[in-house]
Amino acid sequence: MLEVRGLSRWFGELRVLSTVDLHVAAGTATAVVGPNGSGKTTLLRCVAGLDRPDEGEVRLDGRPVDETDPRVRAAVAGVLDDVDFFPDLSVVEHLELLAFAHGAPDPATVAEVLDALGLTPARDQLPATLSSGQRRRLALASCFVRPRRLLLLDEPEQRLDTAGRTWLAERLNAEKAAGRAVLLASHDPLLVDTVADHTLTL
Ligand SMILES: Nc1ncnc2c1ncn2[C@@H]1O[C@H](COP(=O)(O)OP(=O)(O)OP(=O)(O)O)[C@@H](O)[C@H]1O
Repeated sequence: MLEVRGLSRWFGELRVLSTVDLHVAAGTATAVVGPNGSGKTTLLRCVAGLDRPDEGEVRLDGRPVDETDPRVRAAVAGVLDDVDFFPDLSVVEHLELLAFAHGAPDPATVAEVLDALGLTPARDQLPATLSSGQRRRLALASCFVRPRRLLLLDEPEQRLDTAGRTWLAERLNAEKAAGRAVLLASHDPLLVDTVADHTLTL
């Protein structure tokens, strides 16, 4: 499904990524691991089309990834940077808006995801009133209320408590079982062990 070939990225004199090759098939997960500053976020941003590699290519279903392509936007769900929320929309309104925007306005799915992420008690709160872990949960929830074939997650375990991390591992394995592909960057060896079929070390 996802193919990365010979991807390199420089920032000035600093070569962050050097001819990276990567393949993520449907129903599998690949974890990108490595120390702080090794290029994990840069790689995921290039895959998402948010940054351009200096060399190499990223293909989804055989076509070059272009973030503005509606097929790419429909297929790829992700949490990459710190997510900006609309200040005046509640938790449930965010998820309903996102589901609606992607043509999947199913209240049962929104309710199920809220419940699974423990956000039901906070469903009517505005983002500014959420804890950092709840904001992270809302960002993750955004991926699961919309259609998706590839999940791109940059350190999805960040700020999650133990129960949240357990949920995340189970959810990602369920995504794989449903035939979806997962590319995640992570510093959590347990999450990587539980979910990843392949590991790329930068
Ligand atoms: N826009 C940019 N301009 C200049 N340098 C950058 C830019 N983005 C990233 N870098 C540099 O590229 C390197 C890789 O950064 P990146 O964020 O990809 O690392 P990472 O592996 O995700 O790190 P972490 O584990 O800390 O999240 C770092 O040295 C960083 O300073």
